Amino acid sequence: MSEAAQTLEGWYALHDFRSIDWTAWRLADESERSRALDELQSFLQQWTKTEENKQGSTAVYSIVGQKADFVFMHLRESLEELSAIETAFNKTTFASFTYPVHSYVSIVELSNYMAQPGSDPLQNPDIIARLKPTLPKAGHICFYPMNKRRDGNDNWYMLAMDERKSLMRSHGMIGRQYAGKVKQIITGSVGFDNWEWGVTLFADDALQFKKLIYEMRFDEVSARYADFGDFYVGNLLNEEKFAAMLQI
Ligand code: VOV
Repeated sequence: MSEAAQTLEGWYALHDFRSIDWTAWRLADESERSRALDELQSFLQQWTKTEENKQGSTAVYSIVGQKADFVFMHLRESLEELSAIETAFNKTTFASFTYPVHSYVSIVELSNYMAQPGSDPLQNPDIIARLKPTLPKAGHICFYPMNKRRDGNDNWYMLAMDERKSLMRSHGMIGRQYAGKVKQIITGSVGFDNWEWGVTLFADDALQFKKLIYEMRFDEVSARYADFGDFYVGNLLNEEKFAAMLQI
């Protein structure tokens, strides 16, 4: 049996994708729409407070295309907290004008492929910050799930640790060229959702998603060993932008 990579886990993650029932929203009277918007704004403010108190983080983006209208990406200490956020939101007036279209459950994960031998990662403040990150409020988000292949000769899980380390080094080298342009949050989802990882990328220039992902396709880790699910790409929402999007 090959040696399993050791992983460190941080905050649990929920990507909650919703669409808006535009017909119902348009037909609602002004006072109901305004109540719904107030509730939404108070949730956004509550999530900002949680983030300021370092008890979690939330990113809110509109989604381009027909797969969803917007996503809430929440990071919290426990699955119970994620569930509570989801339920509380579902009880709002605003939620009654939305319907869920997709969700993804995972946990922020770092593997030990690049670990310094002999050091305790949990004593390293940079590692802790990566496990419990404040989600960037970059202009754009890109989310997709992925697996590492287990197919005949292309089986990631049968490779020796040293080989995987060397392949991951090459993966990391490509990623490093995008420092300052694309920020990645890798969340593990084995046992939590249908794929093995969620990949969430943040950038101010959305074109950098395409550049990075395309370049990685030529790297062996992705070219030979990765399979991908649906891609979701979108634009940053804040209180003002959300209100503008909902303006009738
Ligand atoms: C934006 C840049 C970027 C950078 C710098 C980067 C670096 C690194 C390092 C150093 C490491 C290993 C240690 C750790 O941190 O866990 C990883 C780990 C991982 N990555 Fe990565 N990755 C990036 C970006 C990046 C992208 C764009 C993708 C999607 C692949 C693609 O083809 O679409 C990805 C995937 C992953 C995954 C699924 C893992 C876990 C693999 C496992 O088997 O455990 N990743 N990644």
